[in-house]
Amino acid sequence: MGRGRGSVNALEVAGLSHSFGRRQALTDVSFSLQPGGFTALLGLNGAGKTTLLSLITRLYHARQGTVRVLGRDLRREPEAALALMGVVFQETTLDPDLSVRENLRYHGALYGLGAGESARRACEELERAGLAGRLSDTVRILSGGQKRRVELARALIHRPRLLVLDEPTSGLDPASRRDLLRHVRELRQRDGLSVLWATHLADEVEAGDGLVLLHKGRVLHSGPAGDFAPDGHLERAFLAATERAA
Ligand SMILES: Nc1ncnc2c1ncn2[C@@H]1O[C@H](COP(=O)(O)OP(=O)(O)OP(=O)(O)O)[C@@H](O)[C@H]1O
Repeated sequence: MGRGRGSVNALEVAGLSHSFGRRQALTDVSFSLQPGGFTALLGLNGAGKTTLLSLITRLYHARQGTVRVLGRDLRREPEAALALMGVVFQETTLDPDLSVRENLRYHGALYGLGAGESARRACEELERAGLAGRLSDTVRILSGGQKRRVELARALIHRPRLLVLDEPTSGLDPASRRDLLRHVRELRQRDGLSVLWATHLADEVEAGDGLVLLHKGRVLHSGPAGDFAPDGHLERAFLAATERAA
């Protein structure tokens, strides 16, 4: 997952550390994502995934270490870096009392899109998410899986190059989980998006994916998932590595 020849990494994290008071949540985290790849950020509960994504998306300010999005330094050029990123948080951030259309339109406005352009892109993204007929529905009446798809559509409305998702399948049934994962993999392939997908579920990771394995705030492995588990048993290798490092 190093720098491809002649191309800028989609994401570069170097020497990132973070603590909450005396609790050290991340220690010297470094890895990079080549453009157009699907990378799983795999870690057990409490590994530090959300903390790491909060630093990458600038919810928290990194005091130690650097983050670059397609070459843009998050500290020096926050607006440019954030404009290149789409984010789906672990907890839903849709307004349940507004319609799907209104939720997407507000997000578009945040990124400086005009009402017409926002509406056009909202239709496009919802069509791709299989929710074309739900624009006028209040978010509250959607199922959990549909809400996730709306959040994904919203994250894409400003046409980011890097999509960051924090455990997006949590709370979904197996079929919705499979469909969401498939949808994101298709988006990556079709649009050349780079994807960072945080999860604690090894079965969401494929051999051809990039893998950043986080444990107790440290990176245990960064590279192709197939190299980490050459026999294909990723979950077994994941548990063994975390037990060794316990
Ligand atoms: N706001 C906070 N204040 C204090 N400690 C925190 C805070 N947020 C996270 N932590 C601690 O930092 C560590 C990493 O938590 P984090 O939520 O980043 O892990 P995670 O890998 O996302 O876990 P999960 O899979 O359960 O969501 C944990 O020990 C957690 O208790």
